[in-house]
Amino acid sequence: MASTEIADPQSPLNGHDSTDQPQPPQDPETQAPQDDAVSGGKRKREEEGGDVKPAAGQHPLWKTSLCSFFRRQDASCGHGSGCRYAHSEAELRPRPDHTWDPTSERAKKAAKKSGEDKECAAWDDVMMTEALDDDEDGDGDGGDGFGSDPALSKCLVHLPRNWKSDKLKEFLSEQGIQYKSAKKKKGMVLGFMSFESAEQLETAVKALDGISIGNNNIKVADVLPRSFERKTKSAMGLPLVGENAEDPMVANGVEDGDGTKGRSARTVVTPLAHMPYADQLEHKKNSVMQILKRLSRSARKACPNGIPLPEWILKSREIGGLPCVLEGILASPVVNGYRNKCEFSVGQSLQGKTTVGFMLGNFREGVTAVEEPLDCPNVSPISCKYASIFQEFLQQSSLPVWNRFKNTGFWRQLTVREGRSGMVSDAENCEPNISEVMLMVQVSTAGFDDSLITSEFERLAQTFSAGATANSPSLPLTVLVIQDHQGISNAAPADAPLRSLCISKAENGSEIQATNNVAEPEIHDYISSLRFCISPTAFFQVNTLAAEKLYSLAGDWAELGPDTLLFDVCCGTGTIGLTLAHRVGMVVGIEMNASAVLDAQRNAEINGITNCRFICSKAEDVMRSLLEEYLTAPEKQDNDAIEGSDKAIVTDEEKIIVTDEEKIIVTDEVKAIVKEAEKPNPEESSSHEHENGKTACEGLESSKQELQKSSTENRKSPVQCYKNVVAIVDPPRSGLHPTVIKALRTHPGLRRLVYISCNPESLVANAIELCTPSPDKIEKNKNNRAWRNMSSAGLARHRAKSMPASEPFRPVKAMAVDLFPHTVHCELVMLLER
Ligand SMILES: C[S@@+](CC[C@H](N)C(=O)[O-])C[C@H]1O[C@@H](n2cnc3c(N)ncnc32)[C@H](O)[C@@H]1O
Repeated sequence: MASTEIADPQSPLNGHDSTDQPQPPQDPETQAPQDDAVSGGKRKREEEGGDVKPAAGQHPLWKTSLCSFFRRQDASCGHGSGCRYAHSEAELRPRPDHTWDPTSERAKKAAKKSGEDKECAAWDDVMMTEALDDDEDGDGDGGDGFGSDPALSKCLVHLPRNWKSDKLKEFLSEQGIQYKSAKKKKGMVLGFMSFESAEQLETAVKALDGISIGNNNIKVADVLPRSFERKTKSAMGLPLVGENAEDPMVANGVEDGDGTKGRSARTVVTPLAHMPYADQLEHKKNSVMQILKRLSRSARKACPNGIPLPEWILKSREIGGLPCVLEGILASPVVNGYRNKCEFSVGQSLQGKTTVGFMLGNFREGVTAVEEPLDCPNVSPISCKYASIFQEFLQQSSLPVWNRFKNTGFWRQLTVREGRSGMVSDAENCEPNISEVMLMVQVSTAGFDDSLITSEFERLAQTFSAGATANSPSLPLTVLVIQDHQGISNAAPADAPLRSLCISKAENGSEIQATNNVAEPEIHDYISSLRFCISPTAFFQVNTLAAEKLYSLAGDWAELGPDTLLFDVCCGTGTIGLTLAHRVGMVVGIEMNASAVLDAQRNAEINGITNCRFICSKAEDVMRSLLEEYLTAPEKQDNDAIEGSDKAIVTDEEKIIVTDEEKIIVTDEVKAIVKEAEKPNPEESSSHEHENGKTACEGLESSKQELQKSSTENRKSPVQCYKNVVAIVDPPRSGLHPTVIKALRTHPGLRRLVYISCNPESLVANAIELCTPSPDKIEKNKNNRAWRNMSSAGLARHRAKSMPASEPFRPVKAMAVDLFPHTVHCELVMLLER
């Protein structure tokens, strides 16, 4: 039989707890009732609060949760009809607060409904500032696609995503609707219509508003003319600028001219900016707490039948349901203008003006409006200034800005990255310390005339240069890079072609950092007194000073020493490993972005650090073999290795392993780069070659040489074994790949793991797999389509069932670190041991 906890289905803390459905971070005031199911206080509230009264003598939550024993196909509930949990949907009762067990069909239906309602509400804020493809379906209405009178245009919301214009037209004909034009883009839930007359429009609105298509009710929204701006300007006698000034429409649920119904770049990008910083920290700590509680609940559920619950789960009730102590939240040393990197979108403002800034929402939800970043407190003044210099440039440019509907256009995005020349003394007054700036402009060159591109790039470089000089004091400007990207979204792959443009001297000859030949497109920053090179696409934490705190916390928790081998998993430019290198015997960094790996290697060199090895690969491809390489050493080596890195003995066997390193280090992405560098590219060498520029090929060639050099160097260093092996993992938002989790979990030599996460949800999901006891009988992973709709925690519980027999980790402590003041985001660090 299982532990007492499992054997007692009446306990609210046993396998019956059905509350691990994904929930957004919640304000403690508005927590779902289950969050506090572990606390007596909450139960008391429930007993007092609701009007769903249990019969006399019955448990206050009688049949308000589904019985997990009953639900499991491989188990039956021994309590029969006397079980306090419901054995079917029909038996289920609402909770005292009128909610349903979140795992029940009723709750799922209610959640779907409320999601739809919320979406409906959001449609009042439709902020389309880009015209739909003019005539993509060849219906000949061409031009603006809507007709010239905005009063005769409407927007249909909640259409099936897979519909295109022809399907919309078919539907309208079926309904007997007369119209002038109808447009629909696949993937969006929005369609556009225009009408010949007011009567036609009125009849259509009456017929269409509220009509059902599938499960959705169609909503008819207003279309706001983009000519708002045009009219205003012409009334004021101002010139119209930019190609998009001629665009006819902006669909908008807002009736007044520039009303945004409270939505602004500030509220979208920095939604906590209205709170004092101390309150923001409290809010984030509480959110993290709620997410962490899900780890205890999920791991309890995932614990296999017949296996005792681990101590940390049993003890969680003593600490309010947390899986371990949450030690608090570390504040950011700098609260305003802290971002060293800003990515600015290019698009149309609500007034139809070409704007560089932040989108007010999501394209798929019908928002394409872009607003200037001036009011966002996380953006630095320097970044704001460059955004506005670029904005002015675009308003005069003869090349078009990117149109998200048409997927056409040239100018797409501006990234501003800032670097410093030394450690910061005054955290709140960072600007004087910014000594380097990298500007990366994303464009889509396909189909544009090369000579026009060249002349626009020249003008761009001059504009930035002149703008920087015109500022007082002049703005730093170190590197200007062009990234060429053809994809639909602005998220370019790491290997999208890059070229550096020379920054010409300003006409008045004043000294800004003009460079005639850009050797390497990189800037520099400092963390823990080390200098870091940062190349255009390499990841670098956006809040340098707070990152320093984060890394030093991770180092302290990792309990490092000279006999420690530190795996820095997802190492980026090597920041964690390099700042901790002096405290360990050796660092092995793993990173898939080739230029970040090159940066890491260079960063080791410029800081005189010799005990680091960086591997360019996806962690999932090398984690297991690296653990084996470093933890499964010839017996005789053990004693020497633990005494320090300089005592290594190189055996023949090791030499073989070391030679294999070359295979490891040159993995897919690097091969792709090398292949790319070797490929003759006539376009690059002829037409796209800028007279002052450096082509992508040149950059790739030097990358190739550097990687070859590093492979040779790596071959020289012997593989050693370390008794104390620690991993610090810092994965992207999606968390660690399941193969990496399996490798870390199943290698018994790894006793300590520090998990740094920018997304506490994925930390929880990964920790479920790392910390849940292995089942006696491993379930084979079925390719179950239902998994697609599962929460990350649900998926992790399923995966845990197929985890090979291995000792689980246990959460020891956690700490939130605020790297992103004014936003809802927060880093979470958790120490796992076994
Ligand atoms: C959150 S960043 C952390 C970088 C670094 N630790 C730092 O603090 O600067 C995540 C890094 O993981 C890398 N990455 C993403 N997926 C990866 C994978 N499957 N294998 C290895 N690295 C990966 C990204 O390129 C990025 O550099």
